[in-house]
Amino acid sequence: MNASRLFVLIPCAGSGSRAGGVGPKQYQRLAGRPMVRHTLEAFRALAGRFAGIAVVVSPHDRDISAALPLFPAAGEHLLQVGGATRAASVRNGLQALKQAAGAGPHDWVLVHDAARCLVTPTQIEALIAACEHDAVGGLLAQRLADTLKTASPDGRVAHTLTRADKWLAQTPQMFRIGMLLDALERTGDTVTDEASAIESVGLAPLLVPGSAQNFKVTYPEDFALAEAVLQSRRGPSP
Ligand SMILES: Nc1ccn([C@@H]2O[C@H](COP(=O)(O)OP(=O)(O)OP(=O)(O)O)[C@@H](O)[C@H]2O)c(=O)n1
Ligand SMILES: C[C@](O)(CO)[C@H](O)COP(=O)(O)O
Repeated sequence: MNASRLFVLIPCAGSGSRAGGVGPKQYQRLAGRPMVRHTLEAFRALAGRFAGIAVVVSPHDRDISAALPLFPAAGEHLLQVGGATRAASVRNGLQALKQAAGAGPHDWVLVHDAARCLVTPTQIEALIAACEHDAVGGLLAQRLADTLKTASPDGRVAHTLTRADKWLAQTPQMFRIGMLLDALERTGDTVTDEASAIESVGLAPLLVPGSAQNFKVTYPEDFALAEAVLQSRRGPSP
């Protein structure tokens, strides 16, 4: 049997309603480039590892060609099949990836949010190394640095939870394409990440330590933080 291949799927079909701003957040500029270009470049830096890199956009998207002028290059795919939820965009994207790139059920896919534009090639490599011989697959995730509370309806603290066993789920999340598609078809739009779909069929994804810098740009204040991190990675000007 052929060795399993690795594919990348970047859901990029959200509207960014919590971020405010004009247009979807993944096209807003950070450190001189649209956000999704930073995201794509982290995977392009490892292009030799991947059999294909796909970006899922809305069928109504009018911004992607300006944001990624040289996309799709060889081995890259633009999938205009985004849905009403992230789960639908990933599900539709995986189906389209099978058609467009001949991805098979035993191949792996790394699903990564366009809005997590600070992911690094080193973090992606760490996830692959941890998961490629695992029976289930896994995700980058981060331990909690803060004390965790539950709230009552009146806005007061109900309980303080033990945080030692809690993790924040990040992306990429890496699973076999067939297993993930089956799980997502069962869960429909109820899940907010791939790991939840896999968990719902009784499997336990591997938690692979990520980085606090791999945060999802979600709220207006996240843009300045993302910009600062990206600028700091460029180093001092000559
Ligand atoms: N229908 C959707 C919704 C989200 N996404 C993508 O999934 C990632 C994570 O979603 P999130 O940060 O929640 O983005 P939005 O849905 O755009 O944000 P909001 O919930 O604030 O509207 C983003 O890269 C987003 O573009 C997608 O492909 N299709
Ligand atoms: C996939 C994800 O980024 C993991 O934390 C997150 O669940 C996306 O959630 P959202 O509801 O699309 O913000």
